[in-house]
Amino acid sequence: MAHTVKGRIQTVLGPIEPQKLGMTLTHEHLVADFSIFQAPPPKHAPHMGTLSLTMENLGLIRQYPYSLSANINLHGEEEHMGEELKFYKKNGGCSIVECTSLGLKRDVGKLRKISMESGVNIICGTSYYIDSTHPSDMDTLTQEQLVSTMVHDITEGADGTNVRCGVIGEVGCSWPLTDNERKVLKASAAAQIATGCPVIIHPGRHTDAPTEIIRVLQEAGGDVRATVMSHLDRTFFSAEEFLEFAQLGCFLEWDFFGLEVSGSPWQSVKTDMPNDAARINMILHVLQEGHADQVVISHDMDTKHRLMHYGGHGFSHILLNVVPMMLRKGISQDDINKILIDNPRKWLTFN
Ligand SMILES: CC(=O)N[C@H](C(=O)O)C(C)C
Repeated sequence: MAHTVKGRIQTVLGPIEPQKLGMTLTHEHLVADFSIFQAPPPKHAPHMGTLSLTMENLGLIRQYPYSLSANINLHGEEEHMGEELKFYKKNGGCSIVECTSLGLKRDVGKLRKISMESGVNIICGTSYYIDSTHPSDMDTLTQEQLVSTMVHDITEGADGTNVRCGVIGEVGCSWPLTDNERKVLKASAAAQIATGCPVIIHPGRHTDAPTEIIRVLQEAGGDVRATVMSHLDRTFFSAEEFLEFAQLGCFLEWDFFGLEVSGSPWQSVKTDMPNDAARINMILHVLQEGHADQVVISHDMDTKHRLMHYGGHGFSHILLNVVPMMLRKGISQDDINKILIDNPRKWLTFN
């Protein structure tokens, strides 16, 4: 029978009706390897790369999370992820979009197991991450071949399984955009047209990157209103940048909630990472300017140290700590419901 999930949302356990989605984190990782982001250690801790994830090292790791090799590969953490998701569900969480795409050692079979054991809906991703993780033959792969791979992941199953992907992404973009990343973006738009599957983007680290990406997607026929632009909390730094971009009509994602260390290996002195309060202040401003239907939020959990097992904030941080702060800062429960329930549901429903 022809695969059809139009009007529904595709989880790793099969399609669900949109009203079953519930509270949703739109950008997370459960099973992924971010070793490509290994950063040099600080001068005062030259040997931290081989340290263990222990309490006495946690302060150093929180400041330099990508300098510890044991911290940036989530494979092997499935048991702790299951515990996290059961706690997330206990706190009202229902669904998670797992944005591990090709190049980050995706394993959708493990995601299916975690979903079955935790009772949390998991939506997994296809397409390709940033250029430095592309397969060695990417130069010679045609756009049609890339589309075929994505469509197969969505309609038949990924990684040799019958687990079907429910998002195209995260689609990796560098700055400047490479030729192969542009090819992947165009293929992602074509796969979206062919399947009705939603898209999520990882933009390059430049304030001009998100707008350029949206233009490439639009020119390729992509549906901008079914597209999430991730990582805006480390890409835009003024209300004007957020509001100008919001005019394009895609979803805006603040997805580093829980990361409250202002520096990172990739920030320049003019682009400090915001803390959660600053994220909420900017969201409040964007809501007040009429964009409540475009905001989604998440943690982008990509290192072990942020898991509760290792003393981190865990996947329930938004529900337990961020939502109360949003209410205290004047964001209405209706708008919080839009951010956590309605907008993810609209985005994830296949057209
Ligand atoms: C926190 C951060 O900057 N993360 C990187 C990014 O490019 O957004 C990457 C490790 C996801």
